[in-house]
Amino acid sequence: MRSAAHGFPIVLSDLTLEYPPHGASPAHVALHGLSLTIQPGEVLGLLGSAGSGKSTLAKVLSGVAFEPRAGGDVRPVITGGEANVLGRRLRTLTRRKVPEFRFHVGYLPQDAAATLPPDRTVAEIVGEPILERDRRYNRRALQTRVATMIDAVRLPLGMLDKYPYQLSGGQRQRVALARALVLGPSLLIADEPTAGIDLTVRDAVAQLIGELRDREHHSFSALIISHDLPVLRRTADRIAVLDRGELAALGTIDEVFHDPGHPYVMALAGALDAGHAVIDDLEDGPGA
Ligand SMILES: Nc1ncnc2c1ncn2[C@@H]1O[C@H](COP(=O)(O)OP(=O)(O)OP(=O)(O)O)[C@@H](O)[C@H]1O
Repeated sequence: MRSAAHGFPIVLSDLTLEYPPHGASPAHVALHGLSLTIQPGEVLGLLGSAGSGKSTLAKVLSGVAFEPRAGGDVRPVITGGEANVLGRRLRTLTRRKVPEFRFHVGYLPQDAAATLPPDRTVAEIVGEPILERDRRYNRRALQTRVATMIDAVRLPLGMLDKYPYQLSGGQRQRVALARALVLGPSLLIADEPTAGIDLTVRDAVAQLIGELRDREHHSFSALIISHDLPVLRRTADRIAVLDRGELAALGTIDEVFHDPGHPYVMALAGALDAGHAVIDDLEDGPGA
């Protein structure tokens, strides 16, 4: 895929995302006027109150919002501004181009662990994106690649023949992460990658993301939605904070929390001072 002339993996200019009206529900603006740039090689952490638009942004930037709809699924649409991802203007992304675009963006959805296909083995699940891209991919090379990814997310190779129901939630989450990374994407968009994972494994996931960034220099970037501060400290160069669909703060973790101007960021900083490492207990923001 051609990279952006400016080289930035993600450029958002005054981006507004909206869910169209459906059934009795009116249209809903989930994100309003967001401008943000992710630098080549940068990992940006994204925090925010519940319903502030984090997952909506992830769905659009990963391209899943542009895939054919399943059932009554309502997808967000870009109603203002522009999002440029890996050199593609998403407003002009045609349906035919979506699969190719998605091969370059690893996406770990929020509910990834709970939605693994129940009738496939771990090896099949992790290897599927490779076969979707190339049905005739060499089977031995496929096995090796899948095993390497399983190892990278610190799962034993004995898991390869297991089915999702035989795994714990944390193991399933790591299978989903291995799948998101199996094509060696230049951009990872991960929605709560360490949710439901115990502390030691959380460390390993943070380490893996950090390693990818360091090893690939300027060719691997990521947007990591997380409320887990130790994970963000290890992986994120900067963080962005959303509140009610708008950008509330942007900077390094220290910059953002040292001088919080926005009430929601102040509340987060207060939670940190009170010793909370995982700051998702402010879901509705202050005063809600
Ligand atoms: N399918 C949908 N149709 C209409 N509105 C939606 C839909 N999905 C989400 N929304 C609304 O869009 C807003 C943003 O939702 P989103 O899931 O992006 O928030 P979030 O920041 O990821 O929240 P959380 O931290 O709880 O996951 C919310 O007000 C939500 O109710």
